[in-house]
Amino acid sequence: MSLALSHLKSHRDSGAVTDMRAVFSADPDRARRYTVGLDDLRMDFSKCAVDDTTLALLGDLARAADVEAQRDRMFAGEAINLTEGRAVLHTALRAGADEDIRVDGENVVPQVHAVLRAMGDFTDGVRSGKICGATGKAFTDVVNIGIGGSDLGPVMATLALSPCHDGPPVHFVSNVDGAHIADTLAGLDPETTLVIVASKTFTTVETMTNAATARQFIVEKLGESAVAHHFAAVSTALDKVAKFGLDETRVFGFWDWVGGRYSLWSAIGLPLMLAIGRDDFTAFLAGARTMDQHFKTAPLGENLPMLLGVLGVWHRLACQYPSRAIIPYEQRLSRFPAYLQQLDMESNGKSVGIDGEPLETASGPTVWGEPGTNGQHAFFQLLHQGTDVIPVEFMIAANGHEPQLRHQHELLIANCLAQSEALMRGRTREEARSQLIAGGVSETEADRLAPHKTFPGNRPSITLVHDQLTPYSLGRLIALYEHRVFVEAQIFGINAFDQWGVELGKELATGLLPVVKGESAGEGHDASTLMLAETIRKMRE
Ligand SMILES: O=P(O)(O)OC[C@H]1O[C@H](O)[C@H](O)[C@@H](O)[C@@H]1O
Repeated sequence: MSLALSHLKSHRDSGAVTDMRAVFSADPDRARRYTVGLDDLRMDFSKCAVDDTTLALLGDLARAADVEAQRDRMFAGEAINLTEGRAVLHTALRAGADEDIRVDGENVVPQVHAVLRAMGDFTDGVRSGKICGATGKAFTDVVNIGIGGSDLGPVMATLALSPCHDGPPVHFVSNVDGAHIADTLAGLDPETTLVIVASKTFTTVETMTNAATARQFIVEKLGESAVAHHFAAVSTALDKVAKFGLDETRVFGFWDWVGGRYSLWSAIGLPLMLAIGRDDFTAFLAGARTMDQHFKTAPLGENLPMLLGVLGVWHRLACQYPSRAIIPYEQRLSRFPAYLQQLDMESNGKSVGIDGEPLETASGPTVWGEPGTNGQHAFFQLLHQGTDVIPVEFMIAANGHEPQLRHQHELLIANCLAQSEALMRGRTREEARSQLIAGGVSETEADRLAPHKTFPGNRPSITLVHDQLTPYSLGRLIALYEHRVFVEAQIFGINAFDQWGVELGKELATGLLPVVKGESAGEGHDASTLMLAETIRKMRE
């Protein structure tokens, strides 16, 4: 364990804040001092059990992990993804056209903007009806077929920005479960359906299988020649796409220096662009670019991703909390927690350090969540009174998109603020008892019930507030979380940009398919797996 981390741990064990109510009373300026901002975005972390010493020690930890230098290496296009020998340049996808970012000596920004222009032209064509189906009818629906990074980002952002939709409805199919594509295609007409096959590698079995099903859907009604009209593809593996038989104007590339879970800004964002239009997509990129600039230049104590990262590390390494909850008070961000699960857990769910040695400390926490207020009526019981402490990250916009429902938005805001206050304040047993007595309950009954109505409090949360959910603010929010994951990874000492942990299951599934089909006895597989396969096979006879 590094010296900086052991200092942080001893501070947690002996010197850190334990009574949040007391620190708020002692320092009337606490909320202001522990809030940082960027444009209209505010991050209030004053309800975390930290003080100036904690922040100084977290700064030491970040410096000891060389986070700022690593950040600069990432932005400069160095091959910091060491296990795959690749640069990590999702930031180049939202760079201004005049920037110069080099990979192996070549400026990648012109290629990025060329693809953005091609996407924009295609989007304009589809939305205007100039680009149409094989029978000359305009597209009324878009189906994006992809999974993981080729699905979660576009799904999340398309839903988040529904007030900006002025293009055709976009549907998303990811699961290899035939139910997903069957239900999606059920209401659609092949003549007016555009299918995007999105896969970085163009080998992912779910996507290739669903693409074949969609192809059949088109070909059955319109014939083989319709494929070129009704399909587009997004990939880094242009050679593999070529086999699909598409016109090159329908193929949008990206590059191996874009990780799947960081690819929403690339051509993987095509379904989003089709839904919201190229201008709003440009604003979305601009929001991320603003966060990039901030992350690159703001001093550590004012830098949102740095602070969000070190607070995450504080909760994980010093406080040893196993998970964190992401609770957007914004129904349209309902897929944001799922998106962050891939971004965060696929990046930082590692137990081997960058040097190949087992980690001595924990790495990324479990990330989960649901929108508020829904979560309040489900799992918040555990957040308030459960035996585990789970830090919460709340998100709320000052303004909704339904001015006619002002009161509902005010209720939403009040609930968001109330939950973080309740987690922090708690309710002592004495307060619970007095309230019961004031409500007319006998003293004996109050004594019996008070423990159940007591809240421990001192449960940490961070609240992110912004003006409104727009393409710009969504881009900024996502980039904040991308960089936070980066900061944490540097301190954990891991490579955030590979994902070898998803491979073994894929390999075994390939081997088990013939067993499921009854074509192989499945030598080498364990008895439990074989028995399950056999049981299922019999049920299918
Ligand atoms: O875009 P694709 O190559 O089809 O990959 C889709 C997903 O598959 C893999 O399992 C990876 O774990 C993800 O990082 C990736 O986003």
